[in-house]
Formats: sequence, C-alpha cells, structure tokens
Amino acid sequence: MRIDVGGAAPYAVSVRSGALQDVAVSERRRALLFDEGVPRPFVDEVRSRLQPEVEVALPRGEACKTLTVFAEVLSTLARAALPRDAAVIGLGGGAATDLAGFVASAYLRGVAFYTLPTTLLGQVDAAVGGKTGVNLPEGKNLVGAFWPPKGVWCDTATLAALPSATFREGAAEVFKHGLIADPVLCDDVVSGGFGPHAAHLEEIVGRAVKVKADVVTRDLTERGERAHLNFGHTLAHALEAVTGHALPHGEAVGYGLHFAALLSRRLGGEDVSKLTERFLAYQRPRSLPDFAWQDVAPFVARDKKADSRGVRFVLLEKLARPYVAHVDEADVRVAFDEWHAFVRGMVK
Ligand SMILES: NC(=O)c1ccc[n+]([C@@H]2O[C@H](COP(=O)([O-])OP(=O)(O)OC[C@H]3O[C@@H](n4cnc5c(N)ncnc54)[C@H](O)[C@@H]3O)[C@@H](O)[C@H]2O)c1
Ligand SMILES: O=C(O)C(=O)C[C@@H](O)[C@H](O)[C@H](O)COP(=O)(O)O
Ligand SMILES: [Zn+2]
Repeated sequence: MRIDVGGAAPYAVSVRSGALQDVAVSERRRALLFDEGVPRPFVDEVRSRLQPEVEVALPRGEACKTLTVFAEVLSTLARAALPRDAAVIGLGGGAATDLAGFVASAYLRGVAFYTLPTTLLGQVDAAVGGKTGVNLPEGKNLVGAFWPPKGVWCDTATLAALPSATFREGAAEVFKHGLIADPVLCDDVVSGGFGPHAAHLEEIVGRAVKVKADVVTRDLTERGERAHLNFGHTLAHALEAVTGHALPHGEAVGYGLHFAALLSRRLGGEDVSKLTERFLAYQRPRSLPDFAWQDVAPFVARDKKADSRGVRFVLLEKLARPYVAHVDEADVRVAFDEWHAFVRGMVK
C-alpha cells in the first residue's frame, strides 16, 4: 500500500510486509542511524541495500533523544566529512527517527532524510510528518525542527519482533487517529485480536498513516489543524517528563487519551470515555508514576501548544470532531482528579 504525503516537498509512505527490501535512496553518500535494539537481520537488510559509509548504533529507545547523543552523532558525521548532498537514514522506533531527523535537519544546515520505522508507533505516526527533536529535563520534545523525510518504508514484518507491550504502546496512536478522524480505527484496535499477526494489519497501519498524512499535508508546521494530532498529549508529555522520560510514550498517550476524553465530556462534548477505558483495558499499561497534580502542572504549563493566554488542550466535540481551546484550570483539575482515581484503580 502506498500513501502520499503532499505539500511543498511531497513523498510516499510505503506500507507492506517486506518493505525494507524496497528501500531506495537517490543520494550517493549515506549515514545510517539505527536503534541498537532493532533485531540484527533488519539492520543487515538495510545495510546491504544502502551500503552506508557511516553507521551509528543509537542507544535504545528514548535514551537517544538527548542533546548529548545529538551532538555526538553530528560530530561523527562531520568526522566522516559527509557532504551536503548526503542522506541520513533513521531506522528504529519513534525515538530513533526523531533523533535522526533532527540530526538531518541540523547537519550542514540540513541534508536529505529518510525513515525506516520498525515499531507500530513509528509506522503509524512518528516516521511521517517531519516533527523531529529531542527532550530536555524540562519537558518532552522541547527542542527540534520540522524536517520531513523524502521517503518512508513501513515494513510490517518488523512488528512481529516487538515485545507485545511495545506493540500495544503503538496502538495508542492508531486509536488516537481513530478518535480524531476515523472511528473505524478505534474498533479495529479494541474489538479483539489486534496484534502483529492480525489479519488486516497492513490495512490498519495504512489507514492510520493516511489520517496523519492528510493532516500534515494540509498543515506541516502546526499553524492550526496539526494540533489535533496532539490529542491526549498535553497530559501524556507531562507524565513522561515527570518520570524523567522513563514512562513509554505510547503508555503515556493511552493515559492521556482517557484524560482528554474526560475533559472533553466535562466541557460539553460527547462522552467517549467508555471507549478510552476500553482502550486502556486493551493496552494494559504496566506502570503509573507516583505523582500529584502539583508535580505534573509545571510540565503541562510548558506544553508547546500554550500561547500567551495560557495552555491549550485538544478536545472532542464528538468522535472525529476535534477542536483546540483554552480551558479553565478548575475544569482541568476536576477532570484530572477523576482520571487519576480511575487509573489508580486500574494499575495496582
Ligand atoms: N515525530 C513524531 O511525529 C512522533 C509521533 C509520535 C511519537 N513520537 C516519538 O516516538 C517515540 C516513541 O516511539 P516508539 O514507541 O517507537 O518507541 P521507541 O523508539 O522508544 O522504541 C521502543 C523500543 O522498541 C525497540 N525496537 C524498535 N524496533 C524493534 C523491533 N522491530 N523489534 C524489537 N524491538 C524493537 C527499541 O530498541 C526500543 O527499545 C517518543 O519519543 C515519541 O515522542 C514522535
Ligand atoms: O505529529 C504531530 O503533530 C503529533 O502531535 C503526533 C504526536 O503523536 C507526537 O507524539 C508528536 O511528537 C508530539 O509533538 P509535540 O509537538 O507535542 O512534541
Ligand atoms: Zn504521540
């Protein structure tokens, strides 16, 4: 399946089992940045196709999204005298492709970038759309750039190698795309059997990619509509930050979706909280950090959607009808307390 992303620099997202065998890059000189947790056969497949002259094994997962790793990788490229017409290829989950893209955006003020996502979350969300960056202790993704890839290959066969909890983390972004734009995806996730061997896996991944592709085609740099893709993320990012980025993004988003559902209902929207509860039952998040509102509030205040009038939340008027609004802190607190009581009861 091929999904096209439009805009100033259009590109294609290829989704199929075996897609890594199709990878093709026009630039002659190449740097491959890969998550060291990606199973070796996948790295070898890409290596043999692309013959990269620079290879960097990145620390697993979120550990690579730091300014320290960013600077080290830049120095590696510079020592190899990689020129401006070279390409950076990111292979791995969302963390690796976020880091690789930020490197590509900054090295020599920008070189070509390609993504080869190997997690569900990476395929349906992170590898598409050009948000790249790293974390700061002060918050999630606080440094970065919009730097779209020139091509994306989603090899669904790689998903069979994921720990099942990591697969279910990625389902949070599929489910989010369902809530904001294509409710069929919500059913696909919670109605039973959604896993790496699901019968319609490629179709579901492609459908979820399409939601993202359509939004970023219309609004690459989040001047408006792109903020809808941030549904559930205001609380999710604060939870990640409060744990020093130890809570996996997909679990944080699962929690954040339920909070956003409760807040939306409080503000007069359709009640979709039974659906988000069903998602949490599917996802079975493993941990819940020990925190109170006072702990997360400073991180919520630093959310990137905030403007000079305060924090803005993405809310649902009803399924597939998202909107963005400032919300009184009193309402946020009520929804937070309700959410906290529910999730504490769920994760014992
Ligand atoms: N740029 C965006 O638009 C965007 C969108 C959503 C999320 N993100 C970012 O993505 C990150 C989360 O991505 P993620 O959920 O993919 O997690 P991740 O990148 O941290 O990867 C999770 C784990 O899976 C391992 N792994 C990767 N591929 C594997 C495979 N095929 N088999 C076995 N193990 C494998 C990794 O080594 C890692 O330990 C967060 O940093 C989040 O902020 C970015
Ligand atoms: O692509 C987007 O835009 C999103 O908001 C997708 C999110 O799932 C993703 O986690 C993104 O990295 C969050 O962006 P941020 O700007 O809130 O850091
Ligand atoms: Zn996300």
